[in-house]
Amino acid sequence: MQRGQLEFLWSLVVRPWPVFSCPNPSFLSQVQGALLIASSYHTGALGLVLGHPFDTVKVRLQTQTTYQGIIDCMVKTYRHESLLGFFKGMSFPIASIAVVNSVLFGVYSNTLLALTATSHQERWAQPPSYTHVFIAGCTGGFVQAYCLAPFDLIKVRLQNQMEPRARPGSPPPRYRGPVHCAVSICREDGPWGLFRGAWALTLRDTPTLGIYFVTYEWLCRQSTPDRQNPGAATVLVAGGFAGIASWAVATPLDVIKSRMQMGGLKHRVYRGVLDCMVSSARQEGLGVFFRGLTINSARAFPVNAVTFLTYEYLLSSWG
Ligand SMILES: C[N+](C)(C)CCCC[C@H](N)C(=O)O
Repeated sequence: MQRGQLEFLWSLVVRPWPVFSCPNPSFLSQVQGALLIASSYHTGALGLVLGHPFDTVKVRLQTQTTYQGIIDCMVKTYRHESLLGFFKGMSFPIASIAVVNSVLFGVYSNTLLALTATSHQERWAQPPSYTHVFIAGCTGGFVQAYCLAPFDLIKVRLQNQMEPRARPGSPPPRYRGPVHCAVSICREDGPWGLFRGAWALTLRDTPTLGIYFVTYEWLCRQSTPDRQNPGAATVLVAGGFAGIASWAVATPLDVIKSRMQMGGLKHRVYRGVLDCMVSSARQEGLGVFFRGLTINSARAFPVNAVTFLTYEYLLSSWG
């Protein structure tokens, strides 16, 4: 496959003109590329399905004060809503993961390319500086936050609906599904309502995705002989720890983000990120900023190990 193909496909949604920067894009390699993207999508989607029950418990712990801890939340959710309760709000994240990840990795690789003028194939032989990796990661994080915001808002709103599956006679939940949720938010708050909590999400993701890529690069370089490509095991472990490191730092703002997204629905409306931080800490103590830390870290390892393995696999296939 030709050089530049990866940037082309991964940044499909980022640069509308990549076809011009792609040297000799043959039809066959486009098809192979599409297959690779599809397989990476399925791996990512599988990770999401397996991780979603934990994500639901996390969101509930972060936004509600009725649970004593992880186990208590799990037991109550299971008793009241059965296993299906854990899978609420899962369809939009699955539908959007391909776009969100291509934006993140596409902007990251293009920014790194612009900063260092080193192609992907030469990346391990001529490693970029950590400052460049950090800047590129922050840029990727900033842009993807805005793509993620509406999907994430709908996910959080649906995860917080406590009603069991519709039973005859029981009151229907406020949102009947993701599309109904999106339409209701638009109707009630206008289209900008879909970006509720987006600023907190941006603050969460911009620096922490810089940390994400720096941790990954650093761990790979530590465990690989100078200027060589890291092996699959290294990529898995470095990707997993990069996920844990960035989620650990991201958790306090993750709590604030989830609370701002729930603003207006039985929850109080916050005047802004700072107001949410101060009033949450005042009412519940500083521990509030660490709610979901265990779940975030446990989920982060497998999800991000697979993400980076797919990314590197795609890079080498295009070489
Ligand atoms: C920046 N922050 C820590 C929030 C996320 C970093 C990893 C993102 C990945 N899609 C995942 O779901 O784990």
